[in-house]
This record gives sequence, C-alpha cells and structure tokens, in this order.
Amino acid sequence: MADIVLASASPRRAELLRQIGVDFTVHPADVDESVEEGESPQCYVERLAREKAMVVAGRLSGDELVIGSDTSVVLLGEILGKPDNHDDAVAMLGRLSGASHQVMTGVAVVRNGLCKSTLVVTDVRFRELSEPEVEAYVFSGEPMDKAGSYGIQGLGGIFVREIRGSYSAVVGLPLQETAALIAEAGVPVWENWPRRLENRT
Ligand SMILES: Cc1cn([C@H]2C[C@H](O)[C@@H](COP(=O)(O)OP(=O)(O)OP(=O)(O)O)O2)c(=O)[nH]c1=O
Repeated sequence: MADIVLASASPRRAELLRQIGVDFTVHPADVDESVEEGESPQCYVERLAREKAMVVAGRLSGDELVIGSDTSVVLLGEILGKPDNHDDAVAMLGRLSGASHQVMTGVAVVRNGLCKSTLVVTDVRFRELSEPEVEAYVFSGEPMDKAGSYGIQGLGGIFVREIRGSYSAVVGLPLQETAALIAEAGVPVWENWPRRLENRT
C-alpha cells in the first residue's frame, strides 16, 4: 500500500484523517497564500489545496499519496482568512455576527504526478454575538490560527445557529470527499480499518 502523506500543519486535519483510520506522516507545505488578481474564492481555495499537495509531492520521490487542503471563510464573496491580530479577529467576528457565511474547503490528492481535487462549500449561520463574548473569545486564543477567526469544534461552537453541509469540511477536511479522492487514487481507506470482531457464523 502507498505511504500516505498529509501536506498540512493543521492539527485538526491530522485528527480528522486519523478518525477515518488512515495511517500517514505529516509534511507541512509552505505555499504563498496570496489571492491572484480576479480569482474567485472557489478557485482560490481549490488552487491552494492543489498547490500544497503538489509542493510536498515534489519533495518526495516515490509512490506516496499526498493530501493537501485549504479552508477559507467567505462572507458576501469576500475571503476571510486567519486574523492578523486581536483587533482583526474582533472585527471579523463582528462581521460574522447575526449573518450567514460560507466555509469553503478544497482538498487535493496527488499520486504519481496526477492531482485530483474537489471543493466543498458549507453554509454556516451565526447568531448575534455580544461585544463582551467576542472579546472573551478572542482572549481565549482560539481564533488566532483559524480561518474566519472561529473554530466550530471549540468554544466557537456556541456561535453557530445552523450549518448546512459538511461539518468536517468546516473543521478543515471533508471526510467523505477526502476518502473518495484517496480511494480514486487506489487506496480505499476501509482496507486499513481494524478487525476487532470474529467472523459471523
Ligand atoms: C472555520 C474553521 C476553520 N478552522 C481551521 C482549519 C484550518 O486549520 C484553518 C484554516 O487555515 P488553512 O490555511 O486552511 O490551514 P492551516 O494553515 O491551518 O494548515 P495547512 O495550510 O498547513 O494545511 O482554520 C477550524 O479549525 N475550525 C473552523 O470552524
């Protein structure tokens, strides 16, 4: 079976990949994350996922299967990445308060020079947030390494009124789509699942 490599420094992505029984090593990708002139959020997110996977695949030599991913929060067509500082996080959360936004996650799988990718878009609706709770949230530190300045899987879960789409994509890696891309590249993830029960009689 091919060695699987996660081209990501995100602990959330590693945790999600472990959840579906994949054995892998981590090789973070360092790519330029600037948006190209006239590029849509959809194209941006999928392009970055592909670049992350391809940069890491280019550093490896063999038959590895490399997974790259990118997540951005998109509000009224504008990409909200990770906050630059405390005030930036407060401002982003103020904009997300009481509104709906989209979380776009791209995932790409490279094997033997071939790159396949997909984009997953999830709608998330926040309730109205109060100023003191936003301040308290930003002081918790949780927003600082997350797109849109929140983590649905953490304290930020109390802001989310509704989600339509893939929860795992919001956290950073859409499980169904990732497993499908890995299978398409020749590795059905279930082949690696533990067998803890005896054969049925
Ligand atoms: C919206 C949201 C984002 N996030 C995180 C997922 C990603 O780690 C991060 C978006 O930043 P990314 O640039 O997609 O990823 P990263 O820099 O953390 O890791 P790498 O590029 O090495 O793969 O935001 C959450 O953990 N929870 C959420 O609810």
